[in-house]
Amino acid sequence: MILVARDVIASYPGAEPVLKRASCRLSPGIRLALLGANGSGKTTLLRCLSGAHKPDSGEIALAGRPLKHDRAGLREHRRRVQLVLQDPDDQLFSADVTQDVAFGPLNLGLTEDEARRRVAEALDLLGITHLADRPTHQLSYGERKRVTIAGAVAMRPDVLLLDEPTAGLDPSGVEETRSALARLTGQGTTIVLATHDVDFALSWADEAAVVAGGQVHQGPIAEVLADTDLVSRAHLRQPWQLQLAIALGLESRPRTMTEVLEAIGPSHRPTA
Ligand SMILES: Nc1ncnc2c1ncn2[C@@H]1O[C@H](COP(=O)(O)OP(=O)(O)OP(=O)(O)O)[C@@H](O)[C@H]1O
Repeated sequence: MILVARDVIASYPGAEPVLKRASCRLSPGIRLALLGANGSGKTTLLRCLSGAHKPDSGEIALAGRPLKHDRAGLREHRRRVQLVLQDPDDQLFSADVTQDVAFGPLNLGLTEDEARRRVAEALDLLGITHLADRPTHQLSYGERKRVTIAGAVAMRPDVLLLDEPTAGLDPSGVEETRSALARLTGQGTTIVLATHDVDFALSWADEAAVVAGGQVHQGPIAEVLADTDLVSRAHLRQPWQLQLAIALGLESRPRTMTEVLEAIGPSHRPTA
C-alpha cells in the first residue's frame, strides 16, 4: 500500500470527532473516489492523509512508514503526497501562473532550470501551457482550479489528493480534468478525488470510499454504489448508469454509456 489511514479519530476543538476510527487503503496507481454528504468528513480525511490535520489517534502511513508530525516528517510526507484544496483562491499566491506553479519545486530546493522544466511539464499535463504568463487574478475559476492542480503536479507526488476538482466546472472543463487525470494515472500517480458527482465517480474511479457516520466504507466502485443502504445513509444517489442497469434488469454493472449499450445488446437499441 502506498498510503494508509488506520483507525483515525479526528476532531476540531470543542466538537465531537468528525472521523471515528476511519480507515482507508490506497494501492499504488489506484483511482479512488471519496464520496459522502456535506459535512461528512471528506476534506478532514484528505487533510489527515496529507499531514495537514493531525489525528487525535490512529495512524497515517506512507509506503509502510508511519507519518511523524514533526518538521522533517511533514516535509518528506508533503513532497510525496500533495493536497489540492477545493477553493483555488486558498492556494494561489503568486502574481503569475509560472511563478505559482514553480513555488513548490523551488521550495524543495530544486534549481531554477529544474523548476522551469517541472512547470512546463505540469502545465502541459493540465493542458494550460497557454496560461503560463497570465496574472493569476485574471484567470477564470476553472483556469484557477487547473493551475492549483498543476502546482501540485509539479511536485511529482506519488499521491495526489484532490478536493472536488470538478465542482463548478462546465462540461468541457470536467472532461479536460478527466483527460489530465488520465495522463497522471498513466504516469503511475495514485489519485484520491473527493466529489459529489457520482456519475463522474463511477466512470472514472477504480474504488470508492464513502464517508458516513465518521467511518469509511471502501470497495470496488460499482459494488459500493450498488449498495442501496449505504448510498442512502451517505445521502448519495445511485449513478444513472446503475439506475438504468437495475431498471433494465441487467446483471452487469456498466460504468459508461458505451458499456450500457453493450450490456443492452443490439436488439434493445433504439432504431433510428
Ligand atoms: N476548521 C474547522 N473547524 C471546526 N470545524 C470544522 C473545521 N473544518 C471542518 N469542520 C467541521 O467538520 C465537519 C466535517 O467537515 P468536512 O469539511 O471534512 O466535510 P466534507 O465532507 O468535506 O463536506 P463538504 O462536502 O461540504 O465539502 C463539518 O461538521 C464541519 O463543520
